Amino acid sequence: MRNRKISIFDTTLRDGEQTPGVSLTPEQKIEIAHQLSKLGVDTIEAGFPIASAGDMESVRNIANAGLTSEVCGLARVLTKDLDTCIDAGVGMIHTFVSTSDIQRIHTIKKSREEVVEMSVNAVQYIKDHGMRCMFSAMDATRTDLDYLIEVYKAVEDAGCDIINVPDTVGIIAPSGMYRLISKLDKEMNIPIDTHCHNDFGLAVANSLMAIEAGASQAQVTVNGLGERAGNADLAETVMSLHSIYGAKTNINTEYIVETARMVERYTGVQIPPHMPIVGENAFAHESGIHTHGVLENSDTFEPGIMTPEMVGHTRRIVLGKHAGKHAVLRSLQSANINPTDAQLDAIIKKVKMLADKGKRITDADLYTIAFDILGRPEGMPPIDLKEVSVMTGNITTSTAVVKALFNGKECVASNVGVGPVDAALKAVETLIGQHAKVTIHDFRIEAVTGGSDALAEVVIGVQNDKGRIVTARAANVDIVLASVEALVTAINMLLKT
Ligand SMILES: CC(=O)SCCNC(=O)CCNC(=O)[C@H](O)C(C)(C)COP(=O)(O)OP(=O)(O)OC[C@H]1O[C@@H](n2cnc3c(N)ncnc32)[C@H](O)[C@@H]1OP(=O)(O)O
Ligand SMILES: CC(C)C(=O)C(=O)O
Repeated sequence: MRNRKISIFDTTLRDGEQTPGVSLTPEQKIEIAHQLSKLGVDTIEAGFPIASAGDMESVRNIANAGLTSEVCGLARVLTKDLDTCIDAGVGMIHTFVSTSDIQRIHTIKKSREEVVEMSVNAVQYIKDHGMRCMFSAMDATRTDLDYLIEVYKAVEDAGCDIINVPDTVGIIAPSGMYRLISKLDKEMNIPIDTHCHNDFGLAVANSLMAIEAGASQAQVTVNGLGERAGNADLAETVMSLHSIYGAKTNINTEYIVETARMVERYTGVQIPPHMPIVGENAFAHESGIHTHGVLENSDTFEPGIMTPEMVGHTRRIVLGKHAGKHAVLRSLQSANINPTDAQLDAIIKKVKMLADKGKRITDADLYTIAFDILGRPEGMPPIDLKEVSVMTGNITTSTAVVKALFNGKECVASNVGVGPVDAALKAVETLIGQHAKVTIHDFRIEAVTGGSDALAEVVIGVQNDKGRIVTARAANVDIVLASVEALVTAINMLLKT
């Protein structure tokens, strides 16, 4: 595998969009397509044009966007489907048909011979139109092997450029995938691609085994989106290929996290914090023993062969009940707080007491604990918030006005946003922008209690132009005020420490 070149076929905009509940607008799809092209995927499966007028428009827009990646459309082995892909102007058509008995008998209701004939006709139709052709034997891993080889050989003879081997219901074991692809690799003269589903959590493992056995391309989706439990995740597949196997792809890995976050935003499917590579915790450390090691040399408790910089992520040290003195001291020192050994012990004791109550420890919490023990720094906090007002509604652009004293001088700022919280936070950013360069790095809101009068807790992170991030929390029954208070606390701590 070392130095072998593997192609990446991204199907986020097709199988990824088949995630139950996900539906992307043509505008979102074109933006994601541009991002995938920047990321360096070889092929973008832009959609299934016969599915809807919107998908047809998206596939056409993406095909005409002048992207570096090749653009592909999906089609059943039906002339009407193939024609929509041709009309959309894609360079490649991915045509598919069920070959397993269970799907063939119960869905398309065709004989084995009819399936071969329909497949061959579809491939010839695509080639007659001068386009690249990929053929998928849907449910290949549950298809009788001799018949599967017969179908693949028939489409190869018809001029197909590449065959795809889908594990449509995610049931094959990695060893079985290795044997299947080894066999097909011996029988076929055209390249082999795989499309693995994650029903047993084996999609990435199966894709890697297929590649070990001779496949030269893998189908993946951003954040592992797709039907049911999803498809092989792009980040996991690519980084395993690069870092573990020493294989090569065209992926610019430093855009992996940026891409994952864009897809998270547009699909509304949140990335779990512990998701490999792109999750918030993928390079975060809380346990004292780990953080001590990582502060000395990050390879002690990270893979080393994959760093956060390689994928566009950042390493974070998180304080909580498992924190040790090295991590706490480093966090304090980064805010110019230098406790004695005895003061540090007292700070750690309080941090652990708070964490034992189930609290997440923000930087502002840590500094407040430290100031209680070491004494408060001289002077007032830079921002003293006086007034917040927001106007919102269905026929009004959400608009916020904030008034505050900044270092004792009165300032007023206003801004608009997509909703009242966004408008209020932007108004504070505008106000502070007149005095310091601070941006919101992350924002989380949770209802602590239930009901329409629930107490909302906001945790916010702000970053200065040197890349230093400070987190703070606030709770209020009014989500706008909770958000503004958390932001002002974080900015005050960032400017003051
Ligand atoms: C594993 C996969 O991900 S495959 C891709 C799955 N993706 C999707 O289905 C998303 C988009 N799909 C759609 O918008 C619709 O299902 C359409 C437009 C494709 C078809 O819609 P409808 O005509 O209303 O049919 P419906 O979806 O109910 O049933 C599927 C039909 O396609 C046929 N079919 C399914 N796969 C194939 C195939 N590969 N080749 C030929 N026919 C097929 C079925 O036999 C059935 O035909 P029938 O209506 O003659 O019984
Ligand atoms: C269209 C095919 C490749 C598919 O999505 C599947 O089999 O899961």
